[in-house]
Amino acid sequence: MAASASVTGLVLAYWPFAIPALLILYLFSNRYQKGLRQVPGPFLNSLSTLPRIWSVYRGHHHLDDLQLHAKYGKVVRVGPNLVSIADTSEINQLYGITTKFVKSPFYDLASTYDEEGLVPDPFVLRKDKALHSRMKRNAANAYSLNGLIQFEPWVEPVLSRFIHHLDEYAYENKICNLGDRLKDFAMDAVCNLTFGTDFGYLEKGDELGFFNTMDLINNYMSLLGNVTWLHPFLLGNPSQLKNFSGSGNPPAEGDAMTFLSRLALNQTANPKTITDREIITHAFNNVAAGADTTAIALRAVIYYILKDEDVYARLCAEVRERLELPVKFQAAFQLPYLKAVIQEAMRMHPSVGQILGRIVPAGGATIGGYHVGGGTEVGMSPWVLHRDPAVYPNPDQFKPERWILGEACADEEHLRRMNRSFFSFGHGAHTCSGKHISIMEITKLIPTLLLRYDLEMAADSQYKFKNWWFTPQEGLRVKFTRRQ
Ligand code: HEM
Repeated sequence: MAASASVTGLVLAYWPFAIPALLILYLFSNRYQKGLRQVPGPFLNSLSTLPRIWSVYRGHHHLDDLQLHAKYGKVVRVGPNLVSIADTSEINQLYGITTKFVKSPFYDLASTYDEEGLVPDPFVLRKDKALHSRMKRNAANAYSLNGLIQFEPWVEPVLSRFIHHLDEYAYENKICNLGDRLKDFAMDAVCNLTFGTDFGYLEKGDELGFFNTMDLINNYMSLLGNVTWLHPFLLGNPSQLKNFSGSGNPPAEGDAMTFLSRLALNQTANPKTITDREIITHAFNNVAAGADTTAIALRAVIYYILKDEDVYARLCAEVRERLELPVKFQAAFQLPYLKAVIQEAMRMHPSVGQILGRIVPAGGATIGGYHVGGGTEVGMSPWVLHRDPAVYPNPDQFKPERWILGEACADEEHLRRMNRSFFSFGHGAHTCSGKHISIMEITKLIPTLLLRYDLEMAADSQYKFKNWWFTPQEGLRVKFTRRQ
Protein backbone atom coordinates (compact mmCIF):
# COMPACT_ATOMS: atom_id res chain seq x y z
CA MET A 1 0.00 0.00 0.00
CA ALA A 2 2.74 2.39 1.06
CA ALA A 3 4.89 1.32 -1.93
CA SER A 4 2.13 1.94 -4.49
CA ALA A 5 1.42 5.32 -2.89
CA SER A 6 5.06 6.28 -3.29
CA VAL A 7 5.09 5.14 -6.99
CA THR A 8 1.95 7.23 -7.59
CA GLY A 9 3.66 10.12 -5.86
CA LEU A 10 6.72 9.76 -8.06
CA VAL A 11 4.62 9.62 -11.26
CA LEU A 12 2.66 12.68 -10.19
CA ALA A 13 5.81 14.56 -9.32
CA TYR A 14 7.78 13.71 -12.47
CA TRP A 15 5.24 13.18 -15.29
CA PRO A 16 5.97 16.58 -16.88
CA PHE A 17 9.56 15.34 -17.39
CA ALA A 18 8.60 11.77 -18.30
CA ILE A 19 6.65 12.69 -21.44
CA PRO A 20 9.46 14.67 -23.12
CA ALA A 21 11.94 12.00 -22.01
CA LEU A 22 9.86 9.26 -23.65
CA LEU A 23 9.46 11.35 -26.77
CA ILE A 24 13.22 11.89 -27.02
CA LEU A 25 13.79 8.18 -26.45
CA TYR A 26 11.32 7.39 -29.21
CA LEU A 27 12.93 9.84 -31.67
CA PHE A 28 16.40 8.49 -31.00
CA SER A 29 15.26 4.89 -31.22
CA ASN A 30 14.00 5.88 -34.68
CA ARG A 31 17.36 7.33 -35.58
CA TYR A 32 19.42 4.37 -34.44
CA GLN A 33 17.17 1.58 -35.73
CA LYS A 34 18.41 -1.15 -38.10
CA GLY A 35 21.90 0.28 -38.34
CA LEU A 36 20.61 3.13 -40.46
CA ARG A 37 22.48 5.84 -38.60
CA GLN A 38 25.36 5.67 -41.07
CA VAL A 39 23.10 6.30 -44.07
CA PRO A 40 23.35 10.01 -44.94
CA GLY A 41 20.33 12.27 -44.91
CA PRO A 42 18.77 15.18 -43.03
CA PHE A 43 18.95 14.75 -39.26
CA LEU A 44 15.25 15.52 -38.73
CA ASN A 45 14.18 12.94 -41.31
CA SER A 46 16.04 10.26 -39.37
CA LEU A 47 14.08 11.11 -36.20
CA SER A 48 10.53 11.37 -37.44
CA THR A 49 8.34 10.73 -40.48
CA LEU A 50 6.79 14.20 -40.16
CA PRO A 51 9.27 15.95 -42.50
CA ARG A 52 8.60 13.27 -45.12
CA ILE A 53 4.84 13.55 -44.71
CA TRP A 54 5.09 17.33 -45.03
CA SER A 55 7.20 16.98 -48.19
CA VAL A 56 4.68 14.56 -49.73
CA TYR A 57 1.73 16.67 -48.64
CA ARG A 58 3.07 19.73 -50.45
CA GLY A 59 2.88 17.73 -53.69
CA HIS A 60 6.42 18.11 -54.95
CA HIS A 61 8.50 15.73 -52.90
CA HIS A 62 10.24 14.60 -56.10
CA LEU A 63 11.93 18.02 -56.12
CA ASP A 64 12.88 17.67 -52.46
CA ASP A 65 14.26 14.20 -53.18
CA LEU A 66 16.31 15.51 -56.09
CA GLN A 67 17.82 18.16 -53.85
CA LEU A 68 18.55 15.61 -51.14
CA HIS A 69 20.32 13.32 -53.60
CA ALA A 70 22.31 16.25 -54.98
CA LYS A 71 23.43 17.01 -51.42
CA TYR A 72 23.89 13.56 -49.86
CA GLY A 73 24.64 11.24 -52.80
CA LYS A 74 23.03 8.14 -54.29
CA VAL A 75 21.72 6.71 -51.02
CA VAL A 76 19.68 9.02 -48.79
CA ARG A 77 17.71 8.36 -45.63
CA VAL A 78 14.51 10.33 -46.30
CA GLY A 79 12.56 8.92 -43.34
CA PRO A 80 13.40 7.01 -40.15
CA ASN A 81 12.76 3.74 -41.99
CA LEU A 82 12.83 4.90 -45.61
CA VAL A 83 15.93 5.04 -47.80
CA SER A 84 15.84 6.52 -51.29
CA ILE A 85 18.24 5.01 -53.81
CA ALA A 86 19.34 6.80 -56.97
CA ASP A 87 21.62 4.13 -58.36
CA THR A 88 20.52 2.14 -61.39
CA SER A 89 23.14 -0.50 -60.75
CA GLU A 90 21.02 -1.56 -57.76
CA ILE A 91 17.80 -1.87 -59.75
CA ASN A 92 17.98 -5.64 -60.12
CA GLN A 93 18.71 -6.22 -56.47
CA LEU A 94 15.58 -4.28 -55.49
CA TYR A 95 13.19 -5.02 -58.36
CA GLY A 96 14.58 -7.83 -60.56
CA ILE A 97 12.55 -10.93 -61.40
CA THR A 98 14.31 -13.00 -58.73
CA THR A 99 14.54 -10.29 -56.09
CA LYS A 100 14.12 -11.22 -52.44
CA PHE A 101 12.79 -7.74 -51.69
CA VAL A 102 8.99 -7.54 -51.36
CA LYS A 103 6.68 -4.60 -51.95
CA SER A 104 6.30 -2.31 -48.95
CA PRO A 105 3.10 -2.12 -46.86
CA PHE A 106 2.26 1.04 -48.83
CA TYR A 107 0.63 -1.26 -51.38
CA ASP A 108 -1.69 -2.74 -48.74
CA LEU A 109 -3.62 0.50 -48.93
CA ALA A 110 -4.83 -0.58 -52.33
CA SER A 111 -6.12 -3.96 -51.13
CA THR A 112 -9.72 -4.94 -51.68
CA TYR A 113 -11.72 -7.66 -50.00
CA ASP A 114 -14.73 -9.64 -51.08
CA GLU A 115 -16.65 -12.50 -49.49
CA GLU A 116 -13.69 -14.82 -50.12
CA GLY A 117 -11.21 -12.47 -48.43
CA LEU A 118 -8.31 -10.53 -49.91
CA VAL A 119 -8.79 -10.12 -53.64
CA PRO A 120 -5.67 -11.47 -55.39
CA ASP A 121 -4.37 -8.47 -57.31
CA PRO A 122 -0.84 -8.44 -58.78
CA PHE A 123 -0.46 -4.81 -57.74
CA VAL A 124 -1.01 -5.55 -54.05
CA LEU A 125 0.28 -9.12 -53.77
CA ARG A 126 3.38 -8.47 -51.73
CA LYS A 127 4.50 -11.69 -50.13
CA ASP A 128 2.79 -14.47 -52.09
CA LYS A 129 5.28 -14.43 -54.95
CA ALA A 130 4.04 -17.76 -56.34
CA LEU A 131 0.48 -16.47 -56.74
CA HIS A 132 1.77 -13.18 -58.15
CA SER A 133 3.86 -14.98 -60.79
CA ARG A 134 1.00 -17.33 -61.67
CA MET A 135 -1.41 -14.44 -62.15
CA LYS A 136 1.03 -12.51 -64.31
CA ARG A 137 1.89 -15.58 -66.34
CA ASN A 138 -1.72 -16.47 -67.04
CA ALA A 139 -2.55 -13.00 -68.30
CA ALA A 140 0.77 -12.50 -70.10
CA ASN A 141 -0.62 -13.03 -73.59
CA ALA A 142 -3.33 -10.43 -72.92
CA TYR A 143 -0.75 -7.83 -71.98
CA SER A 144 1.88 -8.75 -74.57
CA LEU A 145 2.77 -6.80 -77.71
CA ASN A 146 1.15 -9.52 -79.86
CA GLY A 147 -1.96 -9.50 -77.71
CA LEU A 148 -2.53 -5.83 -78.14
CA ILE A 149 -2.76 -6.09 -81.91
CA GLN A 150 -5.98 -7.97 -81.23
CA PHE A 151 -7.22 -5.16 -78.97
CA GLU A 152 -6.36 -2.34 -81.35
CA PRO A 153 -9.75 -2.42 -83.13
CA TRP A 154 -11.40 -1.57 -79.81
CA VAL A 155 -9.44 1.63 -79.48
CA GLU A 156 -10.39 2.86 -82.96
CA PRO A 157 -14.06 3.72 -82.33
CA VAL A 158 -13.05 5.61 -79.19
CA LEU A 159 -10.45 7.53 -81.17
CA SER A 160 -13.10 8.41 -83.79
CA ARG A 161 -15.44 9.71 -81.08
CA PHE A 162 -12.59 11.73 -79.61
CA ILE A 163 -11.79 13.29 -82.99
CA HIS A 164 -15.46 14.07 -83.46
CA HIS A 165 -15.39 16.12 -80.23
CA LEU A 166 -12.20 17.89 -81.17
CA ASP A 167 -13.67 18.74 -84.57
CA GLU A 168 -16.32 20.74 -82.74
CA TYR A 169 -13.65 22.77 -80.95
CA ALA A 170 -11.86 23.33 -84.25
CA TYR A 171 -15.06 24.26 -86.05
CA GLU A 172 -16.15 26.72 -83.38
CA ASN A 173 -12.60 28.02 -82.96
CA LYS A 174 -12.79 27.29 -79.23
CA ILE A 175 -9.89 26.49 -76.91
CA CYS A 176 -10.06 22.92 -75.65
CA ASN A 177 -9.17 21.88 -72.11
CA LEU A 178 -7.29 18.98 -73.64
CA GLY A 179 -5.94 17.67 -70.35
CA ASP A 180 -9.44 16.74 -69.17
CA ARG A 181 -10.52 15.34 -72.52
CA LEU A 182 -7.44 13.09 -72.65
CA LYS A 183 -8.43 11.53 -69.36
CA ASP A 184 -11.91 10.80 -70.75
CA PHE A 185 -10.31 9.33 -73.85
CA ALA A 186 -7.95 7.12 -71.86
CA MET A 187 -10.83 5.86 -69.69
CA ASP A 188 -13.10 4.99 -72.62
CA ALA A 189 -10.21 3.43 -74.55
CA VAL A 190 -9.08 1.12 -71.75
CA CYS A 191 -12.67 0.17 -70.88
CA ASN A 192 -13.57 -0.55 -74.48
CA LEU A 193 -10.56 -2.74 -75.10
CA THR A 194 -11.09 -4.53 -71.81
CA PHE A 195 -14.86 -5.06 -71.81
CA GLY A 196 -15.95 -4.33 -75.37
CA THR A 197 -17.97 -1.40 -74.06
CA ASP A 198 -17.27 1.78 -72.13
CA PHE A 199 -19.01 4.27 -69.89
CA GLY A 200 -19.18 7.15 -72.37
CA TYR A 201 -16.75 9.41 -70.54
CA LEU A 202 -16.13 11.32 -73.76
CA GLU A 203 -19.81 12.21 -73.97
CA LYS A 204 -20.90 12.34 -70.34
CA GLY A 205 -17.76 13.04 -68.38
CA ASP A 206 -17.35 11.63 -64.89
CA GLU A 207 -21.04 10.97 -64.18
CA LEU A 208 -20.09 7.81 -62.30
CA GLY A 209 -17.80 9.77 -60.01
CA PHE A 210 -15.00 7.29 -60.66
CA PHE A 211 -12.30 9.89 -61.37
CA ASN A 212 -13.24 11.87 -58.33
CA THR A 213 -13.04 8.78 -56.22
CA MET A 214 -9.72 7.78 -57.76
CA ASP A 215 -8.30 11.22 -57.11
CA LEU A 216 -9.35 11.04 -53.50
CA ILE A 217 -7.98 7.55 -53.14
CA ASN A 218 -4.71 8.41 -54.80
CA ASN A 219 -4.23 11.21 -52.35
CA TYR A 220 -3.90 8.77 -49.55
CA MET A 221 -3.06 5.82 -51.78
CA SER A 222 -5.80 3.42 -50.99
CA LEU A 223 -6.53 2.67 -54.57
CA LEU A 224 -9.63 0.57 -54.16
CA GLY A 225 -9.61 -0.13 -50.47
CA ASN A 226 -12.51 2.12 -49.63
CA VAL A 227 -14.52 1.97 -52.80
CA THR A 228 -16.39 -1.19 -52.04
CA TRP A 229 -19.54 0.49 -53.36
CA LEU A 230 -17.88 1.07 -56.74
CA HIS A 231 -16.24 -2.30 -57.14
CA PRO A 232 -19.47 -4.34 -57.27
CA PHE A 233 -21.01 -1.62 -59.38
CA LEU A 234 -18.30 -2.04 -62.01
CA LEU A 235 -17.02 -5.57 -61.95
CA GLY A 236 -16.92 -6.85 -58.40
CA ASN A 237 -20.03 -8.88 -59.06
CA PRO A 238 -19.23 -11.96 -61.15
CA SER A 239 -22.57 -11.66 -62.95
CA GLN A 240 -21.27 -8.41 -64.50
CA LEU A 241 -18.68 -10.45 -66.36
CA LYS A 242 -21.30 -11.90 -68.70
CA ASN A 243 -22.70 -8.44 -69.45
CA PHE A 244 -19.34 -7.10 -70.41
CA SER A 245 -17.97 -10.08 -72.30
CA GLY A 246 -20.31 -9.28 -75.20
CA SER A 247 -22.85 -11.56 -76.81
CA GLY A 248 -22.66 -14.00 -79.69
CA ASN A 249 -19.98 -16.56 -80.38
CA PRO A 250 -16.74 -16.25 -78.46
CA PRO A 251 -13.84 -15.12 -80.69
CA ALA A 252 -11.37 -17.66 -82.02
CA GLU A 253 -7.62 -17.44 -81.50
CA GLY A 254 -6.25 -14.80 -83.87
CA ASP A 255 -9.52 -12.80 -84.08
CA ALA A 256 -9.83 -9.27 -82.77
CA MET A 257 -10.95 -9.64 -79.18
CA THR A 258 -11.34 -7.77 -75.95
CA PHE A 259 -9.06 -8.24 -72.99
CA LEU A 260 -11.82 -10.12 -71.17
CA SER A 261 -12.39 -12.46 -74.10
CA ARG A 262 -8.64 -13.13 -74.19
CA LEU A 263 -8.59 -14.19 -70.56
CA ALA A 264 -11.82 -16.18 -70.98
CA LEU A 265 -10.18 -18.09 -73.84
CA ASN A 266 -7.13 -18.74 -71.65
CA GLN A 267 -9.48 -20.11 -69.01
CA THR A 268 -11.33 -22.34 -71.48
CA ALA A 269 -8.02 -23.74 -72.70
CA ASN A 270 -6.83 -24.44 -69.20
CA PRO A 271 -9.59 -23.98 -66.58
CA LYS A 272 -7.37 -24.58 -63.56
CA THR A 273 -4.90 -21.81 -64.29
CA ILE A 274 -7.09 -18.77 -63.88
CA THR A 275 -10.23 -18.20 -61.81
CA ASP A 276 -13.20 -15.90 -62.53
CA ARG A 277 -12.17 -13.80 -59.57
CA GLU A 278 -8.70 -13.30 -60.99
CA ILE A 279 -10.10 -12.38 -64.40
CA ILE A 280 -12.29 -9.74 -62.78
CA THR A 281 -9.35 -8.34 -60.85
CA HIS A 282 -7.17 -8.06 -63.94
CA ALA A 283 -9.94 -6.30 -65.81
CA PHE A 284 -10.72 -3.91 -62.97
CA ASN A 285 -7.03 -3.14 -62.62
CA ASN A 286 -6.92 -2.00 -66.22
CA VAL A 287 -9.41 0.72 -65.37
CA ALA A 288 -7.87 1.64 -62.03
CA ALA A 289 -4.25 1.61 -63.20
CA GLY A 290 -4.58 2.39 -66.89
CA ALA A 291 -6.69 5.52 -67.40
CA ASP A 292 -5.04 8.19 -65.26
CA THR A 293 -1.50 7.03 -65.95
CA THR A 294 -1.96 6.99 -69.73
CA ALA A 295 -3.66 10.40 -69.67
CA ILE A 296 -0.69 11.84 -67.76
CA ALA A 297 1.73 10.49 -70.37
CA LEU A 298 -0.42 11.85 -73.22
CA ARG A 299 -0.53 15.30 -71.63
CA ALA A 300 3.24 15.26 -71.17
CA VAL A 301 3.82 14.38 -74.84
CA ILE A 302 1.49 17.13 -76.07
CA TYR A 303 2.83 19.72 -73.66
CA TYR A 304 6.46 19.13 -74.62
CA ILE A 305 5.90 19.05 -78.36
CA LEU A 306 3.88 22.25 -78.26
CA LYS A 307 6.49 23.98 -76.14
CA ASP A 308 9.25 23.47 -78.67
CA GLU A 309 8.68 24.63 -82.26
CA ASP A 310 11.55 22.57 -83.66
CA VAL A 311 10.33 19.36 -82.04
CA TYR A 312 6.80 20.04 -83.24
CA ALA A 313 7.95 20.74 -86.79
CA ARG A 314 10.14 17.64 -86.98
CA LEU A 315 7.46 15.39 -85.53
CA CYS A 316 4.78 16.76 -87.86
CA ALA A 317 7.09 16.25 -90.85
CA GLU A 318 7.78 12.62 -89.93
CA VAL A 319 4.17 11.76 -89.15
CA ARG A 320 2.65 13.56 -92.10
CA GLU A 321 5.12 12.08 -94.55
CA ARG A 322 4.91 8.49 -93.35
CA LEU A 323 1.44 7.89 -91.91
CA GLU A 324 -2.16 8.28 -92.90
CA LEU A 325 -5.49 8.17 -91.13
CA PRO A 326 -6.65 5.91 -89.54
CA VAL A 327 -3.27 5.43 -87.88
CA LYS A 328 -2.25 1.80 -87.36
CA PHE A 329 -0.12 1.00 -84.36
CA GLN A 330 2.32 -1.19 -86.24
CA ALA A 331 3.04 1.55 -88.78
CA ALA A 332 3.33 4.34 -86.21
CA PHE A 333 5.55 2.24 -83.97
CA GLN A 334 8.19 2.22 -86.75
CA LEU A 335 8.66 6.00 -86.60
CA PRO A 336 11.93 6.72 -84.78
CA TYR A 337 11.27 10.35 -83.89
CA LEU A 338 7.72 9.69 -82.68
CA LYS A 339 9.01 6.89 -80.45
CA ALA A 340 11.79 9.09 -79.13
CA VAL A 341 9.35 11.93 -78.39
CA ILE A 342 7.06 9.61 -76.42
CA GLN A 343 9.89 8.09 -74.41
CA GLU A 344 11.44 11.49 -73.70
CA ALA A 345 8.11 12.95 -72.53
CA MET A 346 7.66 9.98 -70.21
CA ARG A 347 11.18 10.47 -68.94
CA MET A 348 10.54 14.13 -68.23
CA HIS A 349 7.19 13.52 -66.59
CA PRO A 350 6.70 10.01 -65.16
CA SER A 351 3.03 9.28 -64.36
CA VAL A 352 3.95 7.67 -61.05
CA GLY A 353 5.75 10.14 -58.82
CA GLN A 354 6.73 8.33 -55.69
CA ILE A 355 9.41 5.98 -54.53
CA LEU A 356 8.35 2.42 -55.43
CA GLY A 357 8.94 1.04 -51.95
CA ARG A 358 10.43 -2.39 -51.25
CA ILE A 359 11.34 -4.11 -47.97
CA VAL A 360 14.90 -5.31 -47.39
CA PRO A 361 14.84 -9.07 -46.63
CA ALA A 362 15.83 -10.47 -43.23
CA GLY A 363 19.59 -10.35 -42.78
CA GLY A 364 19.86 -7.00 -44.53
CA ALA A 365 21.52 -6.03 -47.78
CA THR A 366 24.34 -3.88 -49.06
CA ILE A 367 22.95 -1.13 -51.25
CA GLY A 368 25.10 1.56 -52.82
CA GLY A 369 27.89 0.68 -50.38
CA TYR A 370 25.75 0.88 -47.21
CA HIS A 371 24.61 -2.06 -45.16
CA VAL A 372 20.89 -1.66 -44.62
CA GLY A 373 19.12 -3.77 -42.01
CA GLY A 374 16.32 -6.25 -42.81
CA GLY A 375 12.85 -4.67 -42.66
CA THR A 376 14.03 -1.25 -43.90
CA GLU A 377 11.95 0.26 -46.67
CA VAL A 378 14.07 1.22 -49.67
CA GLY A 379 13.18 2.26 -53.17
CA MET A 380 13.75 4.31 -56.27
CA SER A 381 11.70 7.14 -57.69
CA PRO A 382 11.25 7.48 -61.46
CA TRP A 383 11.58 11.25 -61.08
CA VAL A 384 14.95 10.94 -59.40
CA LEU A 385 16.39 8.27 -61.73
CA HIS A 386 15.26 10.22 -64.77
CA ARG A 387 17.11 13.36 -63.70
CA ASP A 388 20.52 11.75 -63.26
CA PRO A 389 22.91 13.86 -65.36
CA ALA A 390 25.39 11.00 -65.59
CA VAL A 391 22.81 8.98 -67.51
CA TYR A 392 20.79 11.75 -69.16
CA PRO A 393 23.05 14.77 -69.84
CA ASN A 394 21.15 18.06 -69.27
CA PRO A 395 18.35 16.08 -67.70
CA ASP A 396 15.91 19.01 -67.45
CA GLN A 397 16.01 19.54 -71.17
CA PHE A 398 13.38 17.88 -73.37
CA LYS A 399 15.52 16.34 -76.04
CA PRO A 400 14.03 13.41 -78.01
CA GLU A 401 17.25 12.98 -80.02
CA ARG A 402 18.97 11.65 -76.92
CA TRP A 403 17.13 8.38 -77.67
CA ILE A 404 18.29 8.22 -81.29
CA LEU A 405 21.57 6.48 -82.08
CA GLY A 406 23.86 8.61 -84.19
CA GLU A 407 22.13 11.80 -83.07
CA ALA A 408 22.42 12.91 -79.42
CA CYS A 409 23.03 9.28 -78.42
CA ALA A 410 26.58 8.41 -79.36
CA ASP A 411 26.67 4.65 -78.84
CA GLU A 412 24.68 1.54 -77.98
CA GLU A 413 26.12 1.29 -74.49
CA HIS A 414 24.77 4.72 -73.62
CA LEU A 415 21.37 3.82 -75.07
CA ARG A 416 21.35 0.66 -72.95
CA ARG A 417 22.20 2.72 -69.84
CA MET A 418 19.37 5.14 -70.52
CA ASN A 419 16.91 2.31 -71.08
CA ARG A 420 18.05 0.60 -67.87
CA SER A 421 17.38 3.82 -65.93
CA PHE A 422 14.03 4.42 -67.59
CA PHE A 423 11.70 3.69 -64.72
CA SER A 424 8.29 5.08 -65.77
CA PHE A 425 6.83 1.57 -65.81
CA GLY A 426 8.83 0.25 -62.88
CA HIS A 427 11.08 -2.75 -63.41
CA GLY A 428 11.29 -6.54 -63.07
CA ALA A 429 8.88 -8.69 -61.14
CA HIS A 430 6.28 -5.97 -60.63
CA THR A 431 6.83 -4.06 -63.84
CA CYS A 432 3.70 -2.45 -65.24
CA SER A 433 1.46 -5.07 -66.84
CA GLY A 434 -0.27 -2.56 -69.09
CA LYS A 435 2.73 -0.76 -70.55
CA HIS A 436 2.16 -2.04 -74.10
CA ILE A 437 -1.51 -1.12 -73.92
CA SER A 438 -0.75 2.46 -72.97
CA ILE A 439 2.08 2.75 -75.50
CA MET A 440 -0.34 1.54 -78.17
CA GLU A 441 -2.92 4.16 -77.19
CA ILE A 442 -0.34 6.95 -77.15
CA THR A 443 1.32 5.85 -80.40
CA LYS A 444 -2.04 5.91 -82.18
CA LEU A 445 -3.42 9.09 -80.67
CA ILE A 446 -0.53 11.52 -81.13
CA PRO A 447 -0.10 11.04 -84.91
CA THR A 448 -3.88 11.01 -85.35
CA LEU A 449 -4.01 14.52 -83.87
CA LEU A 450 -1.09 15.75 -85.96
CA LEU A 451 -2.54 14.37 -89.18
CA ARG A 452 -5.91 15.96 -88.65
CA TYR A 453 -5.06 19.29 -86.99
CA ASP A 454 -2.50 21.97 -86.45
CA LEU A 455 -2.11 22.33 -82.69
CA GLU A 456 -1.17 25.36 -80.68
CA MET A 457 -0.86 25.88 -76.94
CA ALA A 458 -3.43 28.42 -75.78
CA ALA A 459 -2.02 31.65 -74.37
CA ASP A 460 -3.88 31.08 -71.09
CA SER A 461 -2.49 27.55 -70.64
CA GLN A 462 -1.16 27.13 -67.10
CA TYR A 463 0.36 23.73 -67.04
CA LYS A 464 1.08 22.52 -63.51
CA PHE A 465 0.80 19.39 -61.41
CA LYS A 466 0.98 17.93 -57.93
CA ASN A 467 2.73 14.71 -57.09
CA TRP A 468 0.52 12.56 -54.92
CA TRP A 469 1.54 9.08 -56.09
CA PHE A 470 0.22 9.93 -59.58
CA THR A 471 1.29 13.23 -61.15
CA PRO A 472 -1.77 14.49 -63.06
CA GLN A 473 -1.32 17.83 -64.78
CA GLU A 474 -3.84 20.65 -65.01
CA GLY A 475 -4.14 23.53 -67.43
CA LEU A 476 -3.20 21.99 -70.78
CA ARG A 477 -5.33 24.17 -73.05
CA VAL A 478 -4.94 23.76 -76.79
CA LYS A 479 -6.26 25.33 -79.98
CA PHE A 480 -7.06 22.95 -82.86
CA THR A 481 -7.21 23.99 -86.51
CA ARG A 482 -8.41 21.45 -89.09
CA ARG A 483 -5.79 20.75 -91.74
CA GLN A 484 -6.84 20.83 -95.38
C1 HEM B 1 1.64 5.49 -69.15
C2 HEM B 1 0.93 4.57 -68.55
C3 HEM B 1 1.34 3.80 -67.34
C4 HEM B 1 2.35 4.02 -66.44
C5 HEM B 1 3.36 5.14 -66.45
C6 HEM B 1 2.30 2.94 -65.47
C7 HEM B 1 3.19 2.81 -64.42
C8 HEM B 1 3.24 1.71 -63.58
C9 HEM B 1 4.27 1.48 -62.59
C10 HEM B 1 5.42 2.42 -62.28
C11 HEM B 1 4.02 0.29 -62.02
C12 HEM B 1 4.89 -0.41 -60.99
C13 HEM B 1 4.49 -0.18 -59.56
C14 HEM B 1 5.49 -0.77 -58.61
O1 HEM B 1 6.38 -1.53 -58.94
O2 HEM B 1 5.41 -0.41 -57.48
C15 HEM B 1 2.82 -0.24 -62.61
C16 HEM B 1 2.24 -1.43 -62.25
C17 HEM B 1 1.08 -1.89 -62.82
N1 HEM B 1 0.39 -1.33 -63.88
FE1 HEM B 1 0.86 0.35 -64.88
N2 HEM B 1 1.26 2.12 -65.78
C18 HEM B 1 0.65 2.59 -66.91
C19 HEM B 1 -0.42 2.04 -67.57
C20 HEM B 1 -1.05 0.89 -67.21
C21 HEM B 1 -2.14 0.28 -67.92
C22 HEM B 1 -2.75 0.82 -69.23
C23 HEM B 1 -2.50 -0.82 -67.22
C24 HEM B 1 -3.54 -1.86 -67.54
C25 HEM B 1 -4.19 -1.95 -68.67
C26 HEM B 1 -1.61 -0.94 -66.07
C27 HEM B 1 -1.64 -1.94 -65.13
C28 HEM B 1 -0.70 -2.13 -64.15
C29 HEM B 1 -0.70 -3.25 -63.23
C30 HEM B 1 -1.72 -4.38 -63.20
C31 HEM B 1 0.41 -3.11 -62.39
C32 HEM B 1 0.86 -4.02 -61.26
C33 HEM B 1 1.88 -5.00 -61.79
C34 HEM B 1 2.51 -5.84 -60.70
O3 HEM B 1 2.66 -5.39 -59.58
O4 HEM B 1 2.89 -6.97 -61.02
N3 HEM B 1 -0.74 0.12 -66.10
N4 HEM B 1 2.38 0.64 -63.58
